[in-house]
Amino acid sequence: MTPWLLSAPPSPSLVTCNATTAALRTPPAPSQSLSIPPNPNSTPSPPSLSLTPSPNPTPLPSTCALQCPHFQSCSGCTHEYNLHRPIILDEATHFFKKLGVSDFTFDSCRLWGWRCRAKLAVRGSSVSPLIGLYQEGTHNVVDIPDCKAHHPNINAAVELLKQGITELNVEPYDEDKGTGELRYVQMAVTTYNTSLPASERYRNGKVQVALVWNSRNENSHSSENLNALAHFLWRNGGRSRKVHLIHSVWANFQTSTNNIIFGNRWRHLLGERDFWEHVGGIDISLAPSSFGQANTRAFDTLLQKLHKYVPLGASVVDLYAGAGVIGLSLAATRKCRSVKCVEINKESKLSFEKTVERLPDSVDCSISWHHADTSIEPVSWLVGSDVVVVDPPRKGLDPSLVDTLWTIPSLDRKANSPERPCLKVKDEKRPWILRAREASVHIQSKTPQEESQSLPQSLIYISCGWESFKQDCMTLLSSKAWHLDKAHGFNFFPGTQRYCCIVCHMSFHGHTIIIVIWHLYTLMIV
Ligand SMILES: C[S@@+](CC[C@H](N)C(=O)[O-])C[C@H]1O[C@@H](n2cnc3c(N)ncnc32)[C@H](O)[C@@H]1O
Repeated sequence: MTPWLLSAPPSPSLVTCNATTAALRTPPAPSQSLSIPPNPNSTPSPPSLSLTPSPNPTPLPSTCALQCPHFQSCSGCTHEYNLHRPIILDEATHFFKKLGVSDFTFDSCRLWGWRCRAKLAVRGSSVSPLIGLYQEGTHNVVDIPDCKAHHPNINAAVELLKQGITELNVEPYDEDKGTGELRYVQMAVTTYNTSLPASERYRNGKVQVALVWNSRNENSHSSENLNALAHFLWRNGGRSRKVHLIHSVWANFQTSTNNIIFGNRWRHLLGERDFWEHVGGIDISLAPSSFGQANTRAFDTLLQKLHKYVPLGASVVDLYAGAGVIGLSLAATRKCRSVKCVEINKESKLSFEKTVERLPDSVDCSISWHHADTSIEPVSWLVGSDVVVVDPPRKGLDPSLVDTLWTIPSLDRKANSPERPCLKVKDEKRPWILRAREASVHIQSKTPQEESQSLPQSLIYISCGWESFKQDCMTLLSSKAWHLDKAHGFNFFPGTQRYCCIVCHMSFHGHTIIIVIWHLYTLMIV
């Protein structure tokens, strides 16, 4: 598996791109490129682009250009112009229109400096280290010190890291020989600092640095160099410095010769152990080993939109939940009765627990996190919830989950027949299913809850893989039980082919009017 690495340094600029539908139909030619002067003192506001006609349309700037010196050589970005308008936007608009959604909206979000989480390869030599992404189709690392997609402080931390490598004679990894010390670095920015005015928090983000070290553990002979490098970063960018850049330093140990970036062993070395961010109305904790969204601001915008599609007091199951950010944000903002999160990566558990600890006292919800594979007996996760949220990896939903969602109408009919054969979750005997269903974390609500055997009435599908989403969506629609109701796109990865997160919402009223069940399901893409 080739590691997915991305990055590029931003000079934040204040740019707003608003367009009417008509303006969007006539994209400007690249030669009309608009120069966007960097304005380091401004806080970039998310450019927004609405596909619904605006009463006071602002003229569309000729183009929002990347202006990155690494564009040709780096594989991170594939588009140099019209960052506010990814090339699949037309296709998406057309796709949704054909399916009856004519009011598809698209939020172009922050166009530069949006990446708050980057995994970068470290190669070259201690005298001349290269920190960046692989060149397309190769394992040659392209140094990208001025990446325009990166939060500016990621670039600053990379610069500091290079100084440390050179000063301390740290050997970058040599893939062919399997030698060297530093293989990769993950940089994650937290913009959570309540001591600063909200408008200053983003640009003053602090960087959590995770050094992927080529040794089995911290007892190896090279760990002296690892500690020296960590202390270098902390001494020059840590809390006591005038410019506080580094949040913390972690080590991950990896000796495998495959392309997997991280090994299983993590060590906190310096700085704050806990990494907090604020999105979707809650404080969230993210360990370096846990999945975290790269575009913090776009994720927050998406969550605000998503909240509107979840009824107050609903029971929610969050599949492919990571550290449960979506589910917990709903628990707090939609006063959910219950929230069940299902995630295959056990490393996310700790972050989930910490986030739960910081939920407001007013949250009265039965909350659980399960270390389990969604694809095994998916129906057992769906039973008892009104809303199912799915946020799968780029490859889309597991086929077994698609099958189950496809057959929900018949399952629900059976659930309402006297035999109720499929949904007797309580009678399950198979140990592996029972084990998976056991919650790794469970917080009881203060108010006693009745156990429900209902099936989800709503599906919210968040997607970062357009091709797999289209396929899943068409399969679900082919069941004739689902109707596409709403779609919203978010520019999560400006400059790349990937552009959004998609959320789908289905409603189910099978008991009452089975005959019109086709029209009772609603698929929303937020
Ligand atoms: C796109 S991430 C979404 C994470 C989370 N919703 C968030 O916003 O932070 C997809 C997640 O699905 C998890 N995953 C992948 N396959 C899975 C499976 N079969 N069952 C459960 N989780 C899975 C991954 O570990 C990853 O955390």
